[in-house]
Amino acid sequence: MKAAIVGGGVIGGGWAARFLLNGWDVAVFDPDPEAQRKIGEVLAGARRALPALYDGALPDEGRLTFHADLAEVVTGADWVQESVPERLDLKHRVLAQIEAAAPVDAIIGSSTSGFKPSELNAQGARAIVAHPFNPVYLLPLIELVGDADTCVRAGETLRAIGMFPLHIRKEIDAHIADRLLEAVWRESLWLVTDGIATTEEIDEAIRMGFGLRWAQMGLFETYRIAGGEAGMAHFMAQFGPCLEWPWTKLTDVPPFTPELVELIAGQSDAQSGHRSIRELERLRDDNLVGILRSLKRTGSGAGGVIRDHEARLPRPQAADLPVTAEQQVPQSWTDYNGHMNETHYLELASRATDRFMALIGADAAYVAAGQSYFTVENRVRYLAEVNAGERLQVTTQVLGGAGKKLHLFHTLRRGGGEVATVETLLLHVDLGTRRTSLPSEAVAAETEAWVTRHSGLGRPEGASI
Ligand SMILES: NC(=O)C1=CN([C@@H]2O[C@H](COP(=O)(O)OP(=O)(O)OC[C@H]3O[C@@H](n4cnc5c(N)ncnc54)[C@H](O)[C@@H]3O)[C@@H](O)[C@H]2O)C=CC1
Ligand SMILES: C[N+](C)(C)CC(=O)CC(=O)[O-]
Repeated sequence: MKAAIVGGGVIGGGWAARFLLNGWDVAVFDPDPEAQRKIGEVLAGARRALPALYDGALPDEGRLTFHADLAEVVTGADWVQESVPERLDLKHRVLAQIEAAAPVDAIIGSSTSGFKPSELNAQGARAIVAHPFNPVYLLPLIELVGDADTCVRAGETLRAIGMFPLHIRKEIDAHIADRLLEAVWRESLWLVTDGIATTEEIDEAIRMGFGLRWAQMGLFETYRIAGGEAGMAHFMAQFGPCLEWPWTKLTDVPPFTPELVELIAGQSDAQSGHRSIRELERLRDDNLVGILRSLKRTGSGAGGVIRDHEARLPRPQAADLPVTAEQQVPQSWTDYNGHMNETHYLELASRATDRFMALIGADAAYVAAGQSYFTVENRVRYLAEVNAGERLQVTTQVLGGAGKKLHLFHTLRRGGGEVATVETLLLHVDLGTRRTSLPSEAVAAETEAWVTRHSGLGRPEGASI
């Protein structure tokens, strides 16, 4: 699959990374001579963060190319994403050029933060709004507005690259999310203009409180809980009158003067100027990965999207020596020595054990029915350093499986070379009594089949349990 990125700034770069890391070839057109370097920086951030969301490997990266000719970029593209600056005349010009050279069935998306499809297409283009959120490679939301059939097709593609398409019922200036963001921004500008709060105090008011709630429940679900056992109707009755009080009085925009810009920029420098933009981006991304991984555990909010995408990633296939886990090493797995920390060798082996259990039928349903294996011993041999971004693969050899015992030998490899082995001894357990027990006949038979299959392989070097 090929994505054409027209305009490779903050947002176009994020789109390029999202497609590329999900296996698409990406061709970029941007007249800025610095575009290649800037996209390189965005890509470095994406490679550091996106794989860290998943317990499994993303597809192999696609091919990234840069071109001086827009027509060359969009030719043969399945998806064309326009991300040029937010000026309608420029968007009209660029969309016309795209239209002239793109395949007729290519999806043409515009990243516009606020223009409606009827405005974008006023001169005959056929674009839909596909409005992303920064950083595009991590945040799943895309607001889709425009031709219904195209939006449905676009939504399928977006889901396949781990995103969440929100279909907007009616076109409206600034779609849904930016209307909300503008309201918060407008009120915040007033608070600074009126000398009531600094930029830092406003950020504290968000990040210490309601910002934490919004990521998992949004606005209405949060307020439903705030109504106590009586729920939303009670909440409305209690706080509805505030809408008439001065709480909500400010709806116009503070005068956007050079003084206001200077005031805000100065406070922002005092608040965050000690860190570079790249440092702030890395901090933001590491925090987002942590939040998204927690949400993945419960399936709340964007965590459900990550979970669904992970379930669709290609699964290691059973073979004589089955591949039981694959992972690109995220930056967050590295430590102060600059390499993958010891705990994560075991984390990967633990995932390989889970996968092997599933292969013999001791899967989630088996566990839910009250039977499982508990690990009683692990022996890790660290054979090589591993760096962020490298791709690891785990294969598993069965050394024994008689009675209650399951004896596995995991080998972690980078390319062809071994980086670690983890030998694991497990005992079968009845989860009701919490005591060891014999596995079901089906699991015992599957285990026996693997033992037989691996019996000719001999004992691997380093096995010692
Ligand atoms: N920055 C943000 O937070 C978000 C921006 N957007 C939207 O994304 C679009 C792009 O915004 P940013 O990436 O922030 O802007 P940007 O200024 O970072 O990037 C725009 C890029 O377009 C390139 N460009 C200019 N003329 C061009 C042309 N004729 N053909 C191809 N490329 C051209 C520029 O060289 C630049 O690299 C806008 O419509 C904006 O509203 C959407 C979501 C968030
Ligand atoms: C400020 N903005 C209007 C460009 C913001 C967006 O469009 C979405 C975002 O990433 O916040």
